[in-house]
Amino acid sequence: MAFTSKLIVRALSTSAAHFNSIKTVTVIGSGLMGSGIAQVAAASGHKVIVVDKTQDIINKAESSIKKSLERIVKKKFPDDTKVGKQKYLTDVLENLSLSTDALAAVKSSDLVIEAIVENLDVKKELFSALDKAAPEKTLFASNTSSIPIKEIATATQRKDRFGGLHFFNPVPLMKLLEVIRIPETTDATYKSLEAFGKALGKTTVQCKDTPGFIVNRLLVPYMAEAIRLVERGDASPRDVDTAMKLGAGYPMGPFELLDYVGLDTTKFIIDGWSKKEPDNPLFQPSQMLNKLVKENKLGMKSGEGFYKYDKK
Ligand SMILES: CCCCCCCC(=O)CC(=O)SCCNC(=O)CCNC(=O)[C@H](O)C(C)(C)COP(=O)(O)OP(=O)(O)OC[C@H]1O[C@@H](n2cnc3c(N)ncnc32)[C@H](O)[C@@H]1OP(=O)(O)O
Ligand SMILES: NC(=O)C1=CN([C@@H]2O[C@H](COP(=O)(O)OP(=O)(O)OC[C@H]3O[C@@H](n4cnc5c(N)ncnc54)[C@H](O)[C@@H]3O)[C@@H](O)[C@H]2O)C=CC1
Repeated sequence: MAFTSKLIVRALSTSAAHFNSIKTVTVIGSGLMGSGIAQVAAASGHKVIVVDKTQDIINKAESSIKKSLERIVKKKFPDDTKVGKQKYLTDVLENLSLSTDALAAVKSSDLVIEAIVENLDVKKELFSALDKAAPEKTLFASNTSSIPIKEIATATQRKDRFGGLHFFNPVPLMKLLEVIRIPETTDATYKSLEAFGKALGKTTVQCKDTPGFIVNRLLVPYMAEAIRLVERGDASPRDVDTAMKLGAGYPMGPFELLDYVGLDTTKFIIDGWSKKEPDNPLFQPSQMLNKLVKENKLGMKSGEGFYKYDKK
């Protein structure tokens, strides 16, 4: 009897330990999304390690986080002295550390958020290695835009502690977070991920592990249709953008948004979905997109996509 109740107490304390207990976070991938996620997690008081493949990439991420923080302090402390602004910056940056060693970084983390390239094999390889290195209590989440969470989770032995945390670009400004559960995700894990999202100041919505979740399931066909319209020669990217901003009230036109999210990521998504549903006319690969990606015109991040950008 005593043995059974000890077991029950242990089971309860394990799930309670998972609920709302996220204080330390490792973010893997320090590109557009990873740097934004790391920034908002650090700004909301979490201790964050952000990891990428090389020191050079990590240094670039650090400087883009600093730039974004500078824009935020301007708004947050409009009348404040330099001292208040400096303290905010110092506090956030103190919560952030940088690393190129993912396996060491996850050892002290309550939560690992993966934000690397949108490729199932690469994500699985990473999670398989992390699964062996991370403590048992550590929750895993992917920020994938389009890959089923259940397929990524197969690389681990912790499907019960696995979910999706889908952020939006730019992470410091976009208020939504989609929290995804797979059948194996426990309630404690789900609640913990949701509570983490709220602690970041995001509004969370729940969605099953369905292709594109909510936002991308609607957004990707819209963006792809905009490209098809231009491919047919019916209108220019500039006019489509003007039309959707002034005629439909969108903050960015589809081509501005495509350049903003990255044409390589968009291509990965469309190619992946068209492979799964080759007859779905909404997911047909685009020659125009393929050509731009082949030429390394990936959008704002490479200096050119549908439009040209000044490299800063
Ligand atoms: C085929 C499809 C493939 C999908 C691919 C996968 C994608 C996904 O999985 C999910 C996604 O993320 S989808 C993309 C979602 N994002 C959007 O739709 C963004 C749309 N754009 C906007 O909301 C605004 O233009 C936006 C909020 C960006 C900027 O606002 P404004 O237009 O008013 O422009 P600004 O005047 O430049 O900015 C307003 C204030 O915000 C500050 N700011 C901008 N960027 C910042 C950043 N990164 N960090 C910190 N602060 C920032 C800016 O300084 C400005 O401040 P104030 O001047 O003080 O007002
Ligand atoms: N771009 C967007 O607007 C959004 C993208 N996403 C998703 O977020 C993920 C990342 O996308 P982005 O940040 O746009 O890509 P990105 O290309 O800007 O950054 C990816 C980063 O991951 C790094 N990386 C790749 N393999 C790695 C590994 N094994 N270990 C450590 N780092 C590695 C790369 O060096 C790069 O810095 C993708 O799954 C994408 O679908 C989700 C929401 C919005």
